[in-house]
Amino acid sequence: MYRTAFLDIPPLRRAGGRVRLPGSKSISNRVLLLAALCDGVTRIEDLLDSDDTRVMLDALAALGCGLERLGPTTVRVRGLGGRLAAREARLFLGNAGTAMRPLTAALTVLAALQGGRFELSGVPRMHERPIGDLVDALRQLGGTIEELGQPGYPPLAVGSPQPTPLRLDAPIRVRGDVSSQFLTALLLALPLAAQERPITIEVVGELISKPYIDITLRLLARFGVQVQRDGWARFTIPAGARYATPGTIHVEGDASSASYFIALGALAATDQPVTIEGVGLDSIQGDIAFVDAARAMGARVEGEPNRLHVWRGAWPLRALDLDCNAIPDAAMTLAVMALYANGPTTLRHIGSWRVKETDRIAAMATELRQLGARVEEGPDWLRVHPLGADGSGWRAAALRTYDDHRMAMCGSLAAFNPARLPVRILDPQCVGKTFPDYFETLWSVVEAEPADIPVICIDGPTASGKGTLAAAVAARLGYHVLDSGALYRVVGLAAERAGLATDEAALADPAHAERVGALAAQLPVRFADGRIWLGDDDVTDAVRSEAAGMAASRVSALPAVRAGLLALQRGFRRLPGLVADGRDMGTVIFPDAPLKVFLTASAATRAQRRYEQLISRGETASIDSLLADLEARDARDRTRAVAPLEPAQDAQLLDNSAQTIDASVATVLAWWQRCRPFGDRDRPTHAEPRH
Ligand SMILES: Nc1ncnc2c1ncn2[C@@H]1O[C@H](COP(=O)(O)OP(=O)(O)O)[C@@H](O)[C@H]1O
Ligand SMILES: Nc1ccn([C@H]2C[C@H](O)[C@@H](COP(=O)(O)OP(=O)(O)O)O2)c(=O)n1
Repeated sequence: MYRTAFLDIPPLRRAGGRVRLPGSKSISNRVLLLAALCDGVTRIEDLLDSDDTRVMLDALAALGCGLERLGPTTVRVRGLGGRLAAREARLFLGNAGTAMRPLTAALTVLAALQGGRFELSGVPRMHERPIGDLVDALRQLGGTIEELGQPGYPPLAVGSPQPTPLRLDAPIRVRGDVSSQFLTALLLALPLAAQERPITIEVVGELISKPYIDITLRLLARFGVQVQRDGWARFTIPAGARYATPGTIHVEGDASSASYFIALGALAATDQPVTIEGVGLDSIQGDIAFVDAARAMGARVEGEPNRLHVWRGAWPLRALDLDCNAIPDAAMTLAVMALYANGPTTLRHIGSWRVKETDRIAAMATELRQLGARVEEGPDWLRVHPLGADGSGWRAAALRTYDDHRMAMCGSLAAFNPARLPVRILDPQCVGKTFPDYFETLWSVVEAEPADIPVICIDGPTASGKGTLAAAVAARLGYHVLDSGALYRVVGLAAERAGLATDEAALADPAHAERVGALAAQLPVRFADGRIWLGDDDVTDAVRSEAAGMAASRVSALPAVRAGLLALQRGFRRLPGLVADGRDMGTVIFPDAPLKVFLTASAATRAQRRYEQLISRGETASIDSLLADLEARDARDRTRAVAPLEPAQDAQLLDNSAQTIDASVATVLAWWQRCRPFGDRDRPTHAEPRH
């Protein structure tokens, strides 16, 4: 997951390949609660591992439920069997509506039956998301609920130490036209109170997002409770209802998350399809109906059980006028696809967007306008006018995400713009709510022109701080790192291990030099988790010695070695970008890099830094000999015939002799910001720290 302040997505060209979706958020949190309420042990497979499921798991643990993680996406839950194990708890539920609403209902009912008091709170946005209709329904029922902040909003305290009677004889009325989660919450909670008599729930107003209620009913059935449904207005839980574990339950891939990859296929899979594993056309999730909408816009979609294949069909996409009531979450993806359509697209009946993670109608309109689009909005609709298929009208934008995962994922789809502009996603870690590895998954199925993938080159003499600066800049941008010096060090080591001497006299023999060059061209080197591997050997420490540095400097003067490592180095230019450090990154390897830094410091400063570095590693060193070695290495690197150490003509010079590491990083990031086309709209919008 990217925890950077922003993530720049280079312009993308093609899509194709296979993705596996994380588990559905809606199913995961319902199944977790059902498993916690029922009798017996439930093994849940393919559970979503994200912010929203983590808060649910933490809450269930605080309630005394037995949880055992069997793997990142497998958990074993020992249910409470309808009996409260803890009579008091404070539950922090982040911004997870799928945890807040059902837990409020379940704990109100259990506390009324058995006695207990629970506080439920979340992030500030959670405290702006209405829950009053559910509170009203639970109060009708006789539940005790105190609003600790604003009336009608979390935080809430539910229950009281002593049991209180529930009124179950009259139908319980709940509004269904703001959020279907209120009804879901009652449907999940009331079987706990239906031992003796049936309980009826009546929906007031037209029920929205019906497919989500369908998921709830299907999952209730898996846990042994068959609810009778009379249209979408009346639901009856039969007398004697009792939750029972299904043993093992598997969570489907998230159909809402599938929408981004379906869109990707529709936008850019012209050759091989985008294949999505984890949901198929038989999915129980309502958002699978997004496939119909995508087809109507022109996508070619073929489905199998548990799998979808998507290609580009009509192009440009066809404009739509669609009632999106049944696919509120996935419909956001249509709003971005609309930028690539042949006319204005209108999404209707999306009033629920206003009470989601953010006001999604306002947010979507604002951000699509940033991209250059004309957007009209109403209380429950949005109209998006397309941008030019010839690239006209598109703007490079820094998109705000409002702590809303879907805004970030939708925004990424703008990177297919024909104007070949990059897109900046602010606060990309908000995808952690449902799809922590969204961007990594995106990279695995898209391609950019190599020239569009940014590279920042940091060249300079030994111990000037290149590696330190490169790593820090890359961490701030979410970019890959190429430590090219390490490759020359590995060549030196590999040569010696292969019995090829690396002293100057030996390397002066052209046949010998060719052999070292051939070895460089076939180098089985790998960088993984901060370690360097030569074949199956971890050589991280071996290549860091001063002797290995000297050997690297000697072999690096050989043209055959430099040629042998060229393709390997260029191969590091991968999405979303690269920071490369060495001697010739800007002059030879990436001459088209948009930012080149030539980093220097006085020889004395560098010798002192190297000395401190060695001493801190517990090695012995003398400043005088380090200074002599360093000057000899500089001289050789500067004077060699091929790719000598020198600043590229367009390099920015940075002497950090008197600069701290942080100051060097800030300087380079400021230079980078100036090379980027985004302006300064780069502050994340949520002020409070994330949990
Ligand atoms: N601007 C700086 N100020 C002080 N020390 C620095 C600075 N940059 C790097 N260093 C220190 O100098 C040492 C050498 O840095 P390193 O990044 O390994 O250099 P290089 O990759 O150029 O050989 C490290 O111990 C690092 O912490
Ligand atoms: N792009 C590069 C990187 C390193 N080299 C050579 C020259 C250097 O003396 C050695 C070792 O490089 P490295 O960056 O690891 O050395 P320092 O950490 O700066 O001491 O490799 C090169 O020729 N071209």
